[in-house]
Amino acid sequence: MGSRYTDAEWSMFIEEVEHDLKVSSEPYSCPSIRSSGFTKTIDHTLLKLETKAVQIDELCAEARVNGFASVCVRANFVHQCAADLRGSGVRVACVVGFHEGTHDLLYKLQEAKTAIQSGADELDIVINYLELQARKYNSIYQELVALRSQAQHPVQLKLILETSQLNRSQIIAGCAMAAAAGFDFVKTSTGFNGPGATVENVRLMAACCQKLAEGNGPGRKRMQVKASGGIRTLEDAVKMLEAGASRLGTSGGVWIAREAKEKAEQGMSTNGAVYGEGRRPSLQTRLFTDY
Ligand SMILES: O=C[C@H](O)COP(=O)(O)O
Repeated sequence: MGSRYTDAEWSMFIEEVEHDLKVSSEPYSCPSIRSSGFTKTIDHTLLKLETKAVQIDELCAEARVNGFASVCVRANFVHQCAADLRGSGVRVACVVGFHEGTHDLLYKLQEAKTAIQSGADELDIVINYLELQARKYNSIYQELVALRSQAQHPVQLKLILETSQLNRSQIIAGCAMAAAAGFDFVKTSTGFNGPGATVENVRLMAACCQKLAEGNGPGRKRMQVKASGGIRTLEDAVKMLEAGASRLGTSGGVWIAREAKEKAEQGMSTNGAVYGEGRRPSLQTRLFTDY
């Protein structure tokens, strides 16, 4: 779908997606907490502005040891992460337009270019959700398409919708925009603006991804869902995976992996918390050193 489509035409397409959208309450199958596939769902995240280089080294070491999918950092740490993680199989994800999403296109393009040149494998890009609220669909689409051409495959693109700021229809519109522009994932939240991932929103996004892939509209590749923001426990993680997420963005990955390992060793169900020594980070905690 090109720029010849008006906002009104985009609206019609989005309404079609919303019409009869079936959101399943059945759990999706997800990797066993005993398997390496479980820790491979985690993007080990550290995005606080005051992050120090030594904390990034530790983040990367933890990602290697636990076999996480990626580390998710700001652009200034991508080069360091790429060096730390060379040969490990752990990918480097970089946020773009973080966390407001309202930066202009040239800024976002430059940030994306720098991140890729520094070694990023994945970009987590914040949508301009103010434009989404205002139904400026064509403007959003143009931005996403420009970013997709700047960051071509095999770089994976995730679109952060900031679901706490959106209603149901706006979340569906965000998924439709991402699919039309050829993104690989839709992601719930930055973790810095309102409540993070909810089961309800993850289910909705998973249903949208399925419907968009099956439909005749633009963007027929099946996108995946990344749940992020406020995921702190093994129980949170399993709930999000069962709701349809295949990737989890969390600054609590080490705790979640530890809890999974302990439960696997003790043969316990996922109900009933077993925590390791120390203090679990709170919902507000994004300080790596709080661990
Ligand atoms: O993208 C990931 C989020 O920023 C992580 O949020 P969190 O610090 O609440 O886990």
